[in-house]
Amino acid sequence: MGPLPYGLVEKTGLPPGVEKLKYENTEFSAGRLDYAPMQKIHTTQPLRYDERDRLTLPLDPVMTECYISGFLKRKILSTPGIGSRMLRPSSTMHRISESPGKGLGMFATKDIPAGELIVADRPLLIFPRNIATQRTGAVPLHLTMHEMQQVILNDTEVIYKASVDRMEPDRKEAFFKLANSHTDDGSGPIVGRVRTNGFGSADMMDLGEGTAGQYTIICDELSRLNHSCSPNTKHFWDMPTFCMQLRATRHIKKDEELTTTYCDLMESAADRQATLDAYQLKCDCASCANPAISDPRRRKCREWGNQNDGRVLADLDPAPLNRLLDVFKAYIAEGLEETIGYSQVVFLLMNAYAEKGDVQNMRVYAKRLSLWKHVSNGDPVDPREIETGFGALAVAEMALRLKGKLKRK
Ligand SMILES: C[S@@+](CC[C@H](N)C(=O)[O-])C[C@H]1O[C@@H](n2cnc3c(N)ncnc32)[C@H](O)[C@@H]1O
Repeated sequence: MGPLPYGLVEKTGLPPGVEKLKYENTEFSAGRLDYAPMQKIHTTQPLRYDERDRLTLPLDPVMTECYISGFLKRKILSTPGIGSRMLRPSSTMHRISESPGKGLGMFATKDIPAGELIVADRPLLIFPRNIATQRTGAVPLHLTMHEMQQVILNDTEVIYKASVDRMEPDRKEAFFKLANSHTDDGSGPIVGRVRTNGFGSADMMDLGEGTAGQYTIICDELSRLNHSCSPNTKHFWDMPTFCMQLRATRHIKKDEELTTTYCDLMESAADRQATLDAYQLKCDCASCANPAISDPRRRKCREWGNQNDGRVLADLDPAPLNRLLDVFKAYIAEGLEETIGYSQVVFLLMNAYAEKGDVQNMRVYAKRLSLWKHVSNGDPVDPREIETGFGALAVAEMALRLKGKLKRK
């Protein structure tokens, strides 16, 4: 079908002869779980049940309206601790206010240390990223690709609306206040907002379904995060609390804008801008303003990333310290602390220093690695991991012993 249209599209609406989708949502008991794996249902989450399958009152009375598969509903409700209390930051870390030329944005209200929780947001809505047409046999065969896309946009609006109609009034109002950068391409008011504001997550996925199995998560506050090619935050989906958590990837100063990325950070400035066109935004970050300096640095990071693509940390080949430091500097200069490639360079630097017997520097990178892990999955930073360099301390002690600088115990 190709990517959905964006920008000014001349012919929108349903093509001549195609009627509006007739769609009826049948309501079932909320406790029902016996759906076929790929049957899609409108459901309110996360609702917890006791051992006798009776609904227990939610700890946080904030709910997400979802249109998801039977498979995903079962996955959600079988997650240990589902419906756990939502995390709160230690104090208010952000405000939402005007960001010149970008609409609203999120800003730090105080200095935020790297790793700190900024906000945990229970989503307004969760929807499949792509909705297959529900008109079995009813779409005229003569439709062009563009007309077929318009049918899909219209049908998706009808199906998403069935979930939006179930929202609590304050949640619905919050949703319709979100930005919409898809006003002229045939997207309806709901689809446009979903396309503008949705986040993906590897945990919200129908297994074995490829891209057709992806979902998009629409939050309230996190939707105000503007894009930067050097983002200072990272978000991840925490299933037990059913929230998107946002943490700082580096130290953030009071009043600095909080940013995320809408594109592949490893690409060149021109390729990133091609992706950002769909959001109707022209990026003016420092890297986009200076591609002659930034592109070669990102290429260095990308080549490093490609070489290690898909490999777990323990399987990485060691590299000379000078090369590692050179690549590390490129990651820092480009503000790419959220990427997997950054964690790999940091891991190898920690080990390289251990091999030299340089425990102090080993711990510097062990701290960076544990922060990266914390920001990526919320697990607390264990001081022993930093102390022992995730096990690299033994190598460092051996190196020092060989150098005669450490006495055998
Ligand atoms: C998810 S919303 C972000 C919040 C939005 N600014 C608001 O007012 O609600 C995405 C939209 O914000 C705007 N935007 C985000 N990042 C931007 C940037 N770096 N420069 C200009 N506009 C940006 C674009 O209009 C984009 O479609």
